[in-house]
Amino acid sequence: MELNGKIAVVTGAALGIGKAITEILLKNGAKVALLDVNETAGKSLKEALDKQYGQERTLFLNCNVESEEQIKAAFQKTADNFGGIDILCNNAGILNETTWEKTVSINLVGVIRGTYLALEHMSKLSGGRGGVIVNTASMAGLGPLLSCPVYTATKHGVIGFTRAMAAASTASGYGVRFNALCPGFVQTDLFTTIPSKLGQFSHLADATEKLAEKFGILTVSEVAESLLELVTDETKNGEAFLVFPQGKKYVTFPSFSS
Ligand SMILES: NC(=O)C1=CN([C@@H]2O[C@H](COP(=O)(O)OP(=O)(O)OC[C@H]3O[C@@H](n4cnc5c(N)ncnc54)[C@H](O)[C@@H]3O)[C@@H](O)[C@H]2O)C=CC1
Ligand SMILES: CCCCCC(=O)CC\C=C/C=C/C=C/[C@@H](O)[C@@H](O)CCCC(=O)O
Repeated sequence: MELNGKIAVVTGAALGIGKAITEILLKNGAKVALLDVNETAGKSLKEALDKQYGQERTLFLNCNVESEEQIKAAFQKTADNFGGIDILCNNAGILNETTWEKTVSINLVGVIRGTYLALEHMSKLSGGRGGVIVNTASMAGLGPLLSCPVYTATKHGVIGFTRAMAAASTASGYGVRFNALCPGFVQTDLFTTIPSKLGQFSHLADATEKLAEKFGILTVSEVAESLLELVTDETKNGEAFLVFPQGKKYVTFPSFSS
């Protein structure tokens, strides 16, 4: 997919991986709606991006992915302002094993909610142009992270949802591709605040720290480069793309077809 002039929505766009995704999409010619609950960071990022790309290329919209109403309004504003939606990056996520219901609500329910509402604009069956949806999962969506079982569950859920939606889209003719981005540890606020977020599993923080030392830590730019690959390569649908410091690969799952 050629990105020039395409319209993208990124959730959790104000900081971390979402910010890097926003920047790489802009660099490659897309217009981007930045959705985030952090209004201060979001507005300050938009100001910086306006200087580099011009104020017509971005929109900042205060939007909590836990709210159906807010997502609906943000997508409508994006479509009205830019003329449709071609790309959705469901990226917003948290790690908190104490307020674990909120972790499920943002990381998994938020992705499902965002996807269904975006399809109303993107699916060829409802007058859209088709496009691509990339969900930020995690390496913890492919294998268990012992210090955060609920976070692990949400990321496994995101990968399962993405793969099923890809198959549903092909079978139904939505014209929308679905892929999951699965990074290892990444240098962001979410990663650096881990010890205080593990709740009843805080005694396992050291084990996770050792794992991060063993695997290494990615930069947000490395993750954004991989996102770009998933967005632009039109052959990719239903993929889980594992990205870690030693390299990246498309994950092979067991096949149950005879
Ligand atoms: N940092 C890491 O090691 C890894 C992170 N991930 C995933 O990447 C995604 C982004 O994480 P990071 O950039 O690391 O986190 P971060 O904490 O640096 O940034 C997250 C952004 O999402 C926003 N956000 C949080 N809750 C929101 C909500 N309810 N609605 C809208 N926006 C919301 C925050 O305000 C923030 O701007 C998450 O889904 C995370 O699970 C995946 C693998 C590794
Ligand atoms: C608690 C930190 C979460 C940070 C946010 C993430 O999403 C990072 C996820 C990164 C890596 C996950 C790795 C999971 C690996 C396990 O399934 C297993 O392969 C580990 C094997 C143990 C070992 O090799 O020592």
